[in-house]
Amino acid sequence: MVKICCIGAGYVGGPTMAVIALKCPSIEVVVVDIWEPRIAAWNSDQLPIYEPGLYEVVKECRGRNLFFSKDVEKHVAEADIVFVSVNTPTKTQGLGAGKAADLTYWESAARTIADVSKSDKIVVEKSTVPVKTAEAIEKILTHNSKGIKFQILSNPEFLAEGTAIGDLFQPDRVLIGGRETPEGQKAIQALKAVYAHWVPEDRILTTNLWSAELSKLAANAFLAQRISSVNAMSALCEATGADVAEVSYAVGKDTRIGPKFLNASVGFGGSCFQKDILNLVYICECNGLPEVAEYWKQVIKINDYQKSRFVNRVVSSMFNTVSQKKIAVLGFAFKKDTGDTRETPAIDVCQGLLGDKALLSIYDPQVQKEHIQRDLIMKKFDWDHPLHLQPKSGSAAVEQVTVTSDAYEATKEAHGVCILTEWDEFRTLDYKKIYDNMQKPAFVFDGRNVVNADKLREIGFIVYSIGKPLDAWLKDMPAVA
Ligand SMILES: NC(=O)c1ccc[n+]([C@@H]2O[C@H](COP(=O)([O-])OP(=O)(O)OC[C@H]3O[C@@H](n4cnc5c(N)ncnc54)[C@H](O)[C@@H]3O)[C@@H](O)[C@H]2O)c1
Ligand SMILES: O=c1ccn([C@@H]2O[C@H](COP(=O)(O)OP(=O)(O)O[C@H]3O[C@H](CO)[C@@H](O)[C@H](O)[C@H]3O)[C@@H](O)[C@H]2O)c(=O)[nH]1
Repeated sequence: MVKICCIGAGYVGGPTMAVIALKCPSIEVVVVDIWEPRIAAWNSDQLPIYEPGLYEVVKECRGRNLFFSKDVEKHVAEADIVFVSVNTPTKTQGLGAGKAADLTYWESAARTIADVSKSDKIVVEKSTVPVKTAEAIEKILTHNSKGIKFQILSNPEFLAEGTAIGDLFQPDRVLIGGRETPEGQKAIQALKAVYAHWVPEDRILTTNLWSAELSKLAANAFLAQRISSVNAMSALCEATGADVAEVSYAVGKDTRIGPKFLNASVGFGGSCFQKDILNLVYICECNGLPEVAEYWKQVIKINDYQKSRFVNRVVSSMFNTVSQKKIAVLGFAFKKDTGDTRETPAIDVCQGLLGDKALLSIYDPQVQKEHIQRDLIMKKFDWDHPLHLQPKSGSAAVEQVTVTSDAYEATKEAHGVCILTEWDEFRTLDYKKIYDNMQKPAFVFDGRNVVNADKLREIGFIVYSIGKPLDAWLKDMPAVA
């Protein structure tokens, strides 16, 4: 029986391995992690991450050919194929701080593999890493290999949170990069055989190592670039009276452009886009390509602009101050159908409003109070370390913030409502009831374009929707950002 071990039981390691176990009953899959409570949660009915459909998959194969364990060394030693799916945060200190990928966790995983291996292994980069990481990993593995042979493959993951199970069941493509040697090609075929259990052969792409590593960074950069492009247009739409939804639709009808990923928003979030573009920027700079670096940096600058533009809209609409005003925040996760808040635009928006002394009342169906409080005081990039290794910020909870367990409580007596995540339930709230319980004039700032603005205006709200023609009220307000 082929044995797979995956180091890192996170948003990628957990779901990916669960699907491999489900689709390949003849393979034993063990997911290991140094963070013991996370492993305990994977072994319980309360999985450590919220992802639609995940529990059903785990339930079907856990204890059959899918196992979660904290015994990293034992399972790495026994495996034929070792996936590495650990954190690759942005460096906060030293060379490349604020841009380069911090490979501490990756290096530590590679050293463990080198130390405990007693048989030949295929080592698979599942984490998103800088181009040429495989070369460094090879050096670590072969330095002390006691004659054991390792083949490194790059097999980046393209799943998106909230749709991870569907993405894994029917991937647009699986990408496998390896050395162009006979041993490298053999390793590629071995990994291809795993995916071939359910992925059609023409969707399994094989490349050299560097193309696979770079393709992952490139794909995320292209996706984020589309969002920054449409968000840049949203500012122009507001200035001209165009409607960004109509513009996106018209643009996306061009088959060369396509309709997906053109939704204007308060900004993109998530653990990947910003981190991976910063990493790409750093690699360009290191390779003497400042113009290329500058080009990609602009995608992040527009994203930051979009978030601060939103905050400025809120403040300027409400008579240029939100000091001591209750503002309800609906949605804190970086997108719907996940409890993940890494790099969520809600953090920047909330911090911006707190900077103007607002009182925030936050509701998200999947994010707990402690989690929100922790995010609001955490330093930039500290979030991307295993929880038990995150630096302690030392600050107390933010006093001006309360977290509620439903949207009606959050909005009661509020002066304004900011919608920051596109949860389906926000489309069908009783906005008349909300309006009746709010201070007047009552504002809604829709950062995800989920509400029917016309209906809300009929109720009496003053509504701001990203990239849509402005209310007369908002037009008269001072300039934005
Ligand atoms: N989250 C996504 O949607 C997504 C999608 C594609 C790719 N990626 C990439 O995949 C990688 C992992 O992302 P994630 O979201 O799963 O991160 P995560 O923080 O959810 O999980 C990483 C896990 O690795 C564990 N870990 C760290 N060092 C370890 C070690 N030496 N031994 C054992 N366990 C160790 C941590 O404790 C943590 O549980 C990153 O490089 C990320 O960029 C993420
Ligand atoms: O039209 C759009 C689409 C998305 N977003 C926002 O963009 C962010 C990222 O969304 P999404 O890409 O759906 O989620 P992620 O889980 O971050 O997935 C991205 O990042 C992963 C990690 O690398 C990749 O594997 C995926 O392919 C890539 O889509 C979220 O804040 C979304 O709200 C928009 O604002 N407008």
